[in-house]
Amino acid sequence: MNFPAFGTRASSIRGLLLPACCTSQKQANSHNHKMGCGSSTPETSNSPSTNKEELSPPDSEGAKAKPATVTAQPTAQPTAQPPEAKTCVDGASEDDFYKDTPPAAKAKAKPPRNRNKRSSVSAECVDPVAISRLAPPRVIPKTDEAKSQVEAVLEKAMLLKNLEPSQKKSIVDAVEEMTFQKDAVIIEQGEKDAQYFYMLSKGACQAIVNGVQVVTYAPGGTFGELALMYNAPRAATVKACEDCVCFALDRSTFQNIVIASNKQRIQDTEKFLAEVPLLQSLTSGERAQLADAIQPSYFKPGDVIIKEGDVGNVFYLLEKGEVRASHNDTSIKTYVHGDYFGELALLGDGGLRKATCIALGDVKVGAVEKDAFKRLLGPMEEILLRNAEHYEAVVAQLDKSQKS
Ligand SMILES: Nc1ncnc2c1ncn2[C@@H]1O[C@@H]2COP(=O)(O)O[C@H]2[C@H]1O
Repeated sequence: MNFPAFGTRASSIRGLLLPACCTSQKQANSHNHKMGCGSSTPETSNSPSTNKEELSPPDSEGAKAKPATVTAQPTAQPTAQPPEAKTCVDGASEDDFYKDTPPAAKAKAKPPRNRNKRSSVSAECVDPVAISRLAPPRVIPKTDEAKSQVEAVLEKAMLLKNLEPSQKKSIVDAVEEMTFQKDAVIIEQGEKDAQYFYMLSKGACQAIVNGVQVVTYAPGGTFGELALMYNAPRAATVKACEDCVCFALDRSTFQNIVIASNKQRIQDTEKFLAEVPLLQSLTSGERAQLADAIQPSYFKPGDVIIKEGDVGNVFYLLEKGEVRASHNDTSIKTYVHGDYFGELALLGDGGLRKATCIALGDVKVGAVEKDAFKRLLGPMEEILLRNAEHYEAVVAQLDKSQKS
């Protein structure tokens, strides 16, 4: 099986790989789920090997199942708001998520290093520029209520929620509602020529790889991105556990909007990182890796980004706006574009936040999780510690003057 690579360079897909709401293999195990929506068997370990034989579509239960009837409805039916999406299980990593992915897809989908850590993902994916833009944007007429339903799902979907409003509007226009009955096979592992990316609006589905259930999706969950990103066969079977309603996004809109926007995000982030004084010593390759690991995060005036005393797991680079750090309600410092904060808890053993950081206006930060911070900014530790000493001296001075 070939995974054609269209990208000119390994481009980031980290943001594309984790669904907004999923239960991981870990949770599936702990819940003792069974194959086939509702039955239960202990799951066996299904570690992929690099054997080429295994690259062909597997002979799984999911793959054998007949596709169920799919009713595509051009206009969404008025229904109640979808229930809250479950978030990804704590501690579940991309390694967990793609544990049972066929090796070829997995090789494309994540790097072989740091197997026990949640790591950023680099792979060559479809180049949206190479995709025909001649086709007019797809518009499937919808009622206002149907549009609101799609918007509600978009807000929950990790992969889509950071898109620009105009891009979200194009998605709302382009999606079509599809209903699937319980046990219907929405996606079949090994299937070629994938046409849709799916957002689950109602019901529940599960992904099955080589006969092993790997993920359960709740409303807000998304699936079907891999085949569209890599022009590859479907890497898993996705089956409805109950009657489901999905919003299906066609291949070319997905590729033009979602992949293009992700690429753009990475380029913008790399440009920003090049302006950060702390990172001047990084090579462009190291900056690209960091850009890959950064997630944009937005805050409104007055939002508490970091709270003193909390356990800290995220490091922030300030891209837009200003942030005030305070200790015991006394202001210590104002951060501006290119500054960083949140490093102390990640450097120390205790891991507790030593100050509160509040957004002074509309703020955009690049958030780097602890693992990626250690991995990618480890070499900066000396500089960070040096700066931290100065910072701690200010805090100590403040404590002293507050006591006296
Ligand atoms: N462990 C997994 N390996 C591969 N795909 C998975 C896995 N878990 C969930 N999926 C989803 O199942 C989808 C099947 O179609 P795709 O390969 O296009 O994209 C896949 C992912 O969205």
